[in-house]
Amino acid sequence: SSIWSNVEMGPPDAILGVSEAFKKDKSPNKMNLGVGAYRDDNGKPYVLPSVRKAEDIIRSKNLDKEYLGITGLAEFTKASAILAFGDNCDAIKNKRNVTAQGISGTGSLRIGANFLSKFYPGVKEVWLPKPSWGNHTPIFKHAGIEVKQYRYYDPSTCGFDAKGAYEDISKIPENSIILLHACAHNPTGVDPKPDQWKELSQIIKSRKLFPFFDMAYQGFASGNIDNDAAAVRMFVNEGHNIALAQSYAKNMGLYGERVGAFTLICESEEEAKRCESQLKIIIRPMYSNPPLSGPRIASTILNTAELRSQWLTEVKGMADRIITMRSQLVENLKKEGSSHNWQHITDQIGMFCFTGLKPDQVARITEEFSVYLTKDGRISVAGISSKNNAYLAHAIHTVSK
Ligand SMILES: Cc1ncc(COP(=O)(O)O)c(CN[C@@](C)(CC(=O)O)C(=O)O)c1O
Repeated sequence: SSIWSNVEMGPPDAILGVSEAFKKDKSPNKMNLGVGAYRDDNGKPYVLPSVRKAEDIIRSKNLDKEYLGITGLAEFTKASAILAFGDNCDAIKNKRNVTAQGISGTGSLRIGANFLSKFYPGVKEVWLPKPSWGNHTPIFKHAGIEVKQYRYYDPSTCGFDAKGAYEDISKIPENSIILLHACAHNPTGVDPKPDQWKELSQIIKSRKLFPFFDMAYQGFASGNIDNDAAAVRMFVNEGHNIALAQSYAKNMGLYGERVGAFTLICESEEEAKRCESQLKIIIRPMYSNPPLSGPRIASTILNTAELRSQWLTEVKGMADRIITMRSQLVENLKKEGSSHNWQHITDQIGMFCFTGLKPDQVARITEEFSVYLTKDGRISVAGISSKNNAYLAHAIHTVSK
Protein backbone atom coordinates (compact mmCIF):
# COMPACT_ATOMS: atom_id res chain seq x y z
CA SER A 1 0.00 0.00 0.00
CA SER A 2 1.10 3.59 -0.65
CA ILE A 3 2.49 5.70 2.15
CA TRP A 4 -0.69 7.82 2.44
CA SER A 5 -3.26 5.05 1.93
CA ASN A 6 -4.50 5.75 5.45
CA VAL A 7 -5.45 9.37 4.55
CA GLU A 8 -9.25 9.71 4.22
CA MET A 9 -11.05 12.31 2.05
CA GLY A 10 -12.09 15.10 4.42
CA PRO A 11 -15.43 16.99 4.16
CA PRO A 12 -15.46 20.35 2.27
CA ASP A 13 -15.37 23.40 4.58
CA ALA A 14 -18.94 24.32 5.54
CA ILE A 15 -18.42 27.89 4.38
CA LEU A 16 -15.80 27.78 1.61
CA GLY A 17 -17.41 24.63 0.17
CA VAL A 18 -20.56 26.60 -0.69
CA SER A 19 -18.59 28.76 -3.14
CA GLU A 20 -17.20 25.65 -4.82
CA ALA A 21 -20.76 24.35 -5.40
CA PHE A 22 -21.85 27.82 -6.59
CA LYS A 23 -19.09 27.95 -9.21
CA LYS A 24 -20.33 24.69 -10.75
CA ASP A 25 -23.94 25.94 -11.09
CA LYS A 26 -24.85 27.03 -14.66
CA SER A 27 -28.05 28.94 -13.78
CA PRO A 28 -28.02 32.64 -14.88
CA ASN A 29 -29.90 33.53 -11.67
CA LYS A 30 -27.46 31.83 -9.32
CA MET A 31 -26.63 33.74 -6.12
CA ASN A 32 -23.66 33.08 -3.82
CA LEU A 33 -24.73 34.03 -0.29
CA GLY A 34 -22.09 31.76 1.26
CA VAL A 35 -18.70 33.23 2.04
CA GLY A 36 -18.73 36.53 3.85
CA ALA A 37 -16.92 38.63 1.27
CA TYR A 38 -18.26 42.07 0.31
CA ARG A 39 -19.66 42.56 -3.18
CA ASP A 40 -20.74 45.87 -4.72
CA ASP A 41 -24.23 46.39 -6.25
CA ASN A 42 -22.96 44.71 -9.43
CA GLY A 43 -21.99 41.62 -7.47
CA LYS A 44 -18.30 42.35 -7.96
CA PRO A 45 -15.47 42.27 -5.38
CA TYR A 46 -14.66 45.80 -4.16
CA VAL A 47 -11.13 47.13 -3.81
CA LEU A 48 -11.43 50.29 -1.73
CA PRO A 49 -10.10 53.40 -3.56
CA SER A 50 -8.22 54.32 -0.35
CA VAL A 51 -6.41 50.97 -0.66
CA ARG A 52 -5.44 51.73 -4.27
CA LYS A 53 -4.14 55.16 -3.19
CA ALA A 54 -2.14 53.58 -0.36
CA GLU A 55 -0.63 51.12 -2.86
CA ASP A 56 0.44 54.01 -5.11
CA ILE A 57 2.08 55.79 -2.16
CA ILE A 58 3.90 52.60 -1.14
CA ARG A 59 5.06 51.89 -4.70
CA SER A 60 6.51 55.38 -5.05
CA LYS A 61 8.70 54.74 -1.99
CA ASN A 62 10.56 51.82 -3.66
CA LEU A 63 10.75 49.99 -0.35
CA ASP A 64 12.80 46.78 0.05
CA LYS A 65 11.47 43.30 0.74
CA GLU A 66 13.38 42.56 3.93
CA TYR A 67 11.86 40.33 6.63
CA LEU A 68 9.58 42.00 9.15
CA GLY A 69 10.27 41.33 12.82
CA ILE A 70 8.42 38.38 14.35
CA THR A 71 5.61 40.63 15.67
CA GLY A 72 5.30 42.44 12.34
CA LEU A 73 5.25 46.04 11.12
CA ALA A 74 5.42 48.38 14.15
CA GLU A 75 3.61 51.31 12.50
CA PHE A 76 0.80 48.88 11.70
CA THR A 77 0.49 47.24 15.13
CA LYS A 78 0.62 50.61 16.93
CA ALA A 79 -2.12 52.03 14.66
CA SER A 80 -4.16 48.84 14.95
CA ALA A 81 -4.19 49.01 18.76
CA ILE A 82 -5.28 52.66 18.63
CA LEU A 83 -8.03 51.87 16.13
CA ALA A 84 -9.39 49.15 18.41
CA PHE A 85 -9.02 50.78 21.84
CA GLY A 86 -9.32 54.45 20.89
CA ASP A 87 -6.65 57.15 21.13
CA ASN A 88 -7.31 57.99 24.78
CA CYS A 89 -7.08 54.49 26.21
CA ASP A 90 -4.97 54.39 29.41
CA ALA A 91 -3.85 50.81 28.81
CA ILE A 92 -2.38 51.80 25.45
CA LYS A 93 -0.89 55.06 26.79
CA ASN A 94 0.77 53.11 29.64
CA LYS A 95 2.07 50.52 27.13
CA ARG A 96 0.21 47.71 28.93
CA ASN A 97 -0.60 46.13 25.57
CA VAL A 98 1.38 43.75 23.48
CA THR A 99 0.12 43.88 19.88
CA ALA A 100 1.54 41.47 17.31
CA GLN A 101 0.66 41.39 13.61
CA GLY A 102 -1.24 38.19 12.86
CA ILE A 103 -2.08 36.44 9.60
CA SER A 104 -5.47 38.13 9.36
CA GLY A 105 -8.17 37.36 11.94
CA THR A 106 -7.67 33.60 11.79
CA GLY A 107 -3.94 33.83 12.42
CA SER A 108 -4.42 36.37 15.20
CA LEU A 109 -6.91 34.07 16.91
CA ARG A 110 -4.52 31.17 16.47
CA ILE A 111 -1.41 32.79 18.00
CA GLY A 112 -3.66 33.94 20.84
CA ALA A 113 -5.01 30.41 21.32
CA ASN A 114 -1.50 28.95 21.32
CA PHE A 115 -0.31 31.57 23.83
CA LEU A 116 -3.25 30.81 26.15
CA SER A 117 -2.73 27.06 25.75
CA LYS A 118 0.87 27.45 26.92
CA PHE A 119 0.58 30.15 29.57
CA TYR A 120 -3.01 30.69 30.71
CA PRO A 121 -3.02 29.76 34.45
CA GLY A 122 -6.79 29.11 34.60
CA VAL A 123 -9.08 26.49 33.08
CA LYS A 124 -7.89 25.76 29.54
CA GLU A 125 -11.39 25.71 28.11
CA VAL A 126 -12.85 28.38 25.84
CA TRP A 127 -16.59 29.04 25.86
CA LEU A 128 -17.97 30.03 22.46
CA PRO A 129 -21.40 31.53 21.76
CA LYS A 130 -23.91 29.03 20.36
CA PRO A 131 -23.64 29.26 17.37
CA SER A 132 -20.27 30.77 16.52
CA TRP A 133 -18.05 31.10 13.44
CA GLY A 134 -17.33 27.53 12.33
CA ASN A 135 -13.55 28.00 12.37
CA HIS A 136 -13.41 29.05 16.05
CA THR A 137 -13.71 25.45 17.24
CA PRO A 138 -10.78 23.93 15.27
CA ILE A 139 -8.60 27.01 15.88
CA PHE A 140 -8.80 26.48 19.66
CA LYS A 141 -8.83 22.67 19.55
CA HIS A 142 -5.72 22.54 17.36
CA ALA A 143 -4.06 24.83 19.92
CA GLY A 144 -4.91 22.35 22.68
CA ILE A 145 -7.81 24.24 24.24
CA GLU A 146 -11.10 22.42 24.82
CA VAL A 147 -14.24 24.10 23.45
CA LYS A 148 -17.62 24.57 25.21
CA GLN A 149 -20.68 26.64 24.32
CA TYR A 150 -22.93 29.16 26.06
CA ARG A 151 -26.46 29.95 24.84
CA TYR A 152 -26.42 33.07 22.64
CA TYR A 153 -29.03 32.86 19.86
CA ASP A 154 -32.77 32.46 20.36
CA PRO A 155 -34.25 30.66 17.32
CA SER A 156 -37.79 31.59 18.41
CA THR A 157 -37.03 35.30 18.01
CA CYS A 158 -33.99 35.06 15.71
CA GLY A 159 -32.47 37.39 18.32
CA PHE A 160 -30.15 37.45 21.36
CA ASP A 161 -30.98 34.94 24.10
CA ALA A 162 -29.96 37.30 26.89
CA LYS A 163 -31.56 35.20 29.65
CA GLY A 164 -29.92 32.01 28.37
CA ALA A 165 -26.54 33.69 27.95
CA TYR A 166 -26.62 35.20 31.45
CA GLU A 167 -27.64 31.87 32.99
CA ASP A 168 -25.02 29.85 31.15
CA ILE A 169 -22.18 32.33 31.67
CA SER A 170 -23.04 32.53 35.38
CA LYS A 171 -22.33 28.79 35.54
CA ILE A 172 -19.06 28.72 33.56
CA PRO A 173 -16.32 27.41 35.90
CA GLU A 174 -14.29 30.31 37.32
CA ASN A 175 -11.12 31.29 35.43
CA SER A 176 -12.29 29.78 32.13
CA ILE A 177 -11.84 31.62 28.82
CA ILE A 178 -14.86 33.18 27.08
CA LEU A 179 -14.88 34.17 23.41
CA LEU A 180 -16.94 37.21 22.48
CA HIS A 181 -17.73 38.62 19.03
CA ALA A 182 -17.08 42.38 19.35
CA CYS A 183 -19.73 43.29 16.71
CA ALA A 184 -21.57 41.76 13.74
CA HIS A 185 -21.83 38.29 15.27
CA ASN A 186 -21.09 35.52 12.79
CA PRO A 187 -23.28 33.61 11.75
CA THR A 188 -26.35 35.25 13.35
CA GLY A 189 -25.82 39.02 12.87
CA VAL A 190 -27.23 39.34 16.41
CA ASP A 191 -25.33 41.66 18.78
CA PRO A 192 -26.06 42.38 22.47
CA LYS A 193 -27.37 45.89 23.16
CA PRO A 194 -25.10 48.25 25.20
CA ASP A 195 -26.96 47.53 28.49
CA GLN A 196 -26.71 43.79 27.79
CA TRP A 197 -22.93 44.14 27.24
CA LYS A 198 -22.80 45.85 30.66
CA GLU A 199 -24.56 42.88 32.22
CA LEU A 200 -22.21 40.46 30.43
CA SER A 201 -19.20 42.40 31.73
CA GLN A 202 -20.49 42.13 35.32
CA ILE A 203 -21.17 38.39 35.10
CA ILE A 204 -17.82 37.74 33.37
CA LYS A 205 -16.06 39.70 36.12
CA SER A 206 -17.92 37.82 38.86
CA ARG A 207 -16.90 34.49 37.31
CA LYS A 208 -13.31 35.72 36.84
CA LEU A 209 -13.48 34.68 33.17
CA PHE A 210 -10.83 35.69 30.63
CA PRO A 211 -12.47 37.60 27.74
CA PHE A 212 -11.05 36.91 24.27
CA PHE A 213 -12.69 39.32 21.79
CA ASP A 214 -12.84 38.53 18.09
CA MET A 215 -13.28 41.84 16.18
CA ALA A 216 -13.38 40.93 12.50
CA TYR A 217 -15.82 43.64 11.38
CA GLN A 218 -14.89 46.95 13.08
CA GLY A 219 -16.59 49.73 11.09
CA PHE A 220 -18.27 47.25 8.80
CA ALA A 221 -21.20 46.56 11.13
CA SER A 222 -22.69 49.98 11.96
CA GLY A 223 -20.45 51.98 9.57
CA ASN A 224 -18.81 53.64 12.60
CA ILE A 225 -15.48 52.33 13.93
CA ASP A 226 -16.05 53.68 17.45
CA ASN A 227 -19.59 52.24 17.79
CA ASP A 228 -18.39 48.85 16.61
CA ALA A 229 -15.53 48.81 19.16
CA ALA A 230 -17.76 49.98 22.04
CA ALA A 231 -17.96 46.59 23.79
CA VAL A 232 -14.19 46.03 23.57
CA ARG A 233 -13.50 49.51 24.97
CA MET A 234 -16.12 49.19 27.71
CA PHE A 235 -14.60 45.90 28.91
CA VAL A 236 -11.10 47.43 29.10
CA ASN A 237 -12.52 50.48 30.93
CA GLU A 238 -14.23 48.13 33.39
CA GLY A 239 -10.84 46.60 34.21
CA HIS A 240 -10.91 43.37 32.17
CA ASN A 241 -7.42 42.58 30.80
CA ILE A 242 -8.65 41.13 27.51
CA ALA A 243 -7.21 39.43 24.45
CA LEU A 244 -8.29 40.76 21.05
CA ALA A 245 -8.03 39.43 17.49
CA GLN A 246 -8.52 41.99 14.70
CA SER A 247 -9.06 41.40 11.00
CA TYR A 248 -8.80 43.92 8.15
CA ALA A 249 -10.20 41.43 5.64
CA LYS A 250 -13.67 42.96 5.61
CA ASN A 251 -13.40 46.59 6.77
CA MET A 252 -10.48 47.34 4.42
CA GLY A 253 -11.31 44.64 1.87
CA LEU A 254 -7.83 43.15 2.37
CA TYR A 255 -9.13 39.54 2.32
CA GLY A 256 -6.26 37.84 0.50
CA GLU A 257 -3.59 40.17 1.96
CA ARG A 258 -4.17 38.45 5.31
CA VAL A 259 -3.90 41.55 7.55
CA GLY A 260 -4.71 41.21 11.25
CA ALA A 261 -3.41 41.80 14.77
CA PHE A 262 -3.45 40.07 18.15
CA THR A 263 -3.44 42.14 21.35
CA LEU A 264 -3.06 41.15 25.00
CA ILE A 265 -3.86 43.83 27.60
CA CYS A 266 -1.49 43.13 30.50
CA GLU A 267 -1.15 44.41 34.09
CA SER A 268 1.96 46.52 33.36
CA GLU A 269 4.48 47.45 30.65
CA GLU A 270 6.92 44.99 32.23
CA GLU A 271 4.38 42.15 32.04
CA ALA A 272 3.59 43.12 28.43
CA LYS A 273 7.30 42.83 27.57
CA ARG A 274 7.50 39.32 29.07
CA CYS A 275 4.37 38.25 27.21
CA GLU A 276 5.68 39.72 23.97
CA SER A 277 8.91 37.73 24.32
CA GLN A 278 6.93 34.49 24.72
CA LEU A 279 4.55 35.37 21.87
CA LYS A 280 7.62 35.73 19.62
CA ILE A 281 8.86 32.31 20.73
CA ILE A 282 5.48 30.83 19.71
CA ILE A 283 5.34 32.65 16.33
CA ARG A 284 8.92 32.03 15.21
CA PRO A 285 8.56 28.23 14.60
CA MET A 286 4.99 28.69 13.27
CA TYR A 287 5.68 31.05 10.33
CA SER A 288 8.71 33.03 11.54
CA ASN A 289 7.44 36.48 10.51
CA PRO A 290 4.26 37.82 8.88
CA PRO A 291 3.53 39.14 5.35
CA LEU A 292 4.77 42.57 4.30
CA SER A 293 2.45 44.15 1.70
CA GLY A 294 -0.91 44.03 3.50
CA PRO A 295 0.16 45.74 6.72
CA ARG A 296 1.98 48.43 4.71
CA ILE A 297 -1.36 49.23 3.03
CA ALA A 298 -3.28 49.18 6.33
CA SER A 299 -0.73 51.33 8.18
CA THR A 300 -0.49 53.81 5.27
CA ILE A 301 -4.27 54.26 5.47
CA LEU A 302 -4.41 54.41 9.28
CA ASN A 303 -1.42 56.79 9.56
CA THR A 304 -2.26 59.21 6.71
CA ALA A 305 -4.98 61.62 7.84
CA GLU A 306 -6.77 62.17 4.54
CA LEU A 307 -6.54 58.46 3.59
CA ARG A 308 -7.95 57.50 6.99
CA SER A 309 -10.95 59.78 6.59
CA GLN A 310 -11.46 58.55 3.00
CA TRP A 311 -11.35 54.98 4.29
CA LEU A 312 -13.96 55.80 6.96
CA THR A 313 -16.38 57.00 4.28
CA GLU A 314 -15.72 53.88 2.19
CA VAL A 315 -16.27 51.45 5.07
CA LYS A 316 -19.46 53.34 5.95
CA GLY A 317 -20.50 53.02 2.31
CA MET A 318 -20.15 49.24 2.49
CA ALA A 319 -22.10 49.07 5.76
CA ASP A 320 -24.83 51.32 4.36
CA ARG A 321 -25.25 49.19 1.23
CA ILE A 322 -25.70 46.10 3.36
CA ILE A 323 -28.23 47.87 5.60
CA THR A 324 -30.16 48.95 2.47
CA MET A 325 -30.21 45.39 1.13
CA ARG A 326 -31.68 44.21 4.44
CA SER A 327 -34.56 46.68 4.39
CA GLN A 328 -35.23 46.08 0.66
CA LEU A 329 -35.37 42.32 1.28
CA VAL A 330 -37.96 42.77 4.04
CA GLU A 331 -39.98 45.07 1.74
CA ASN A 332 -39.81 42.54 -1.11
CA LEU A 333 -40.86 39.69 1.20
CA LYS A 334 -43.91 41.76 2.17
CA LYS A 335 -44.66 42.34 -1.54
CA GLU A 336 -44.46 38.55 -2.03
CA GLY A 337 -47.25 38.29 0.52
CA SER A 338 -45.17 36.42 3.10
CA SER A 339 -47.03 36.03 6.37
CA HIS A 340 -43.84 35.56 8.41
CA ASN A 341 -42.33 38.28 10.57
CA TRP A 342 -38.98 39.06 8.88
CA GLN A 343 -38.07 41.91 11.25
CA HIS A 344 -34.93 40.04 12.36
CA ILE A 345 -33.46 40.64 8.89
CA THR A 346 -33.25 44.37 9.66
CA ASP A 347 -32.65 43.97 13.41
CA GLN A 348 -29.52 41.94 12.71
CA ILE A 349 -26.28 43.73 11.74
CA GLY A 350 -23.10 43.22 9.72
CA MET A 351 -22.21 40.86 6.90
CA PHE A 352 -24.59 38.08 7.86
CA CYS A 353 -28.26 37.42 8.34
CA PHE A 354 -29.55 34.33 10.11
CA THR A 355 -32.68 33.89 8.03
CA GLY A 356 -34.25 31.15 10.15
CA LEU A 357 -34.54 28.91 7.06
CA LYS A 358 -34.43 25.24 8.06
CA PRO A 359 -31.94 22.84 6.42
CA ASP A 360 -34.65 21.35 4.15
CA GLN A 361 -35.67 24.87 3.05
CA VAL A 362 -31.99 25.68 2.44
CA ALA A 363 -31.71 22.56 0.28
CA ARG A 364 -34.84 23.56 -1.66
CA ILE A 365 -33.78 27.16 -2.27
CA THR A 366 -30.47 25.91 -3.67
CA GLU A 367 -32.08 23.16 -5.73
CA GLU A 368 -34.95 25.18 -7.17
CA PHE A 369 -33.51 28.72 -7.27
CA SER A 370 -29.71 28.26 -7.34
CA VAL A 371 -29.41 30.39 -4.20
CA TYR A 372 -26.33 29.22 -2.27
CA LEU A 373 -25.98 29.65 1.49
CA THR A 374 -24.68 27.66 4.43
CA LYS A 375 -26.83 24.86 5.84
CA ASP A 376 -27.56 26.84 9.02
CA GLY A 377 -29.56 29.35 6.99
CA ARG A 378 -26.91 32.07 7.19
CA ILE A 379 -26.77 34.42 4.22
CA SER A 380 -24.01 36.86 3.42
CA VAL A 381 -26.06 40.00 2.81
CA ALA A 382 -23.19 41.37 0.71
CA GLY A 383 -24.17 38.86 -1.98
CA ILE A 384 -27.50 40.64 -2.47
CA SER A 385 -27.83 43.50 -4.96
CA SER A 386 -30.66 45.79 -6.05
CA LYS A 387 -30.87 43.54 -9.14
CA ASN A 388 -31.38 40.18 -7.41
CA ASN A 389 -33.08 41.32 -4.21
CA ALA A 390 -36.62 40.65 -5.49
CA TYR A 391 -35.56 37.26 -6.89
CA LEU A 392 -34.19 36.28 -3.48
CA ALA A 393 -37.38 37.42 -1.75
CA HIS A 394 -39.43 35.32 -4.15
CA ALA A 395 -37.18 32.29 -3.51
CA ILE A 396 -37.30 32.69 0.29
CA HIS A 397 -41.08 33.18 0.22
CA THR A 398 -41.60 30.13 -2.00
CA VAL A 399 -39.63 27.77 0.26
CA SER A 400 -40.95 29.21 3.53
CA LYS A 401 -44.69 29.72 2.96
C1 LIG B 1 -16.03 36.12 13.33
C2 LIG B 1 -14.87 35.94 12.39
N1 LIG B 1 -13.62 35.92 12.90
C3 LIG B 1 -12.55 35.76 12.11
C4 LIG B 1 -12.69 35.63 10.74
C5 LIG B 1 -11.42 35.41 9.98
O1 LIG B 1 -11.25 36.18 8.90
P1 LIG B 1 -9.80 36.35 8.25
O2 LIG B 1 -8.91 35.28 8.76
O3 LIG B 1 -10.05 36.25 6.78
O4 LIG B 1 -9.36 37.70 8.70
C6 LIG B 1 -13.98 35.63 10.14
C7 LIG B 1 -14.18 35.49 8.63
N2 LIG B 1 -15.33 34.70 8.29
C8 LIG B 1 -15.75 34.64 6.89
C9 LIG B 1 -16.03 36.03 6.37
C10 LIG B 1 -14.71 34.02 6.01
C11 LIG B 1 -14.25 32.69 6.52
O5 LIG B 1 -15.11 31.88 6.96
O6 LIG B 1 -13.05 32.50 6.52
C12 LIG B 1 -17.05 33.83 6.82
O7 LIG B 1 -17.55 33.62 5.71
O8 LIG B 1 -17.57 33.46 7.89
C13 LIG B 1 -15.08 35.81 10.99
O9 LIG B 1 -16.33 35.84 10.48
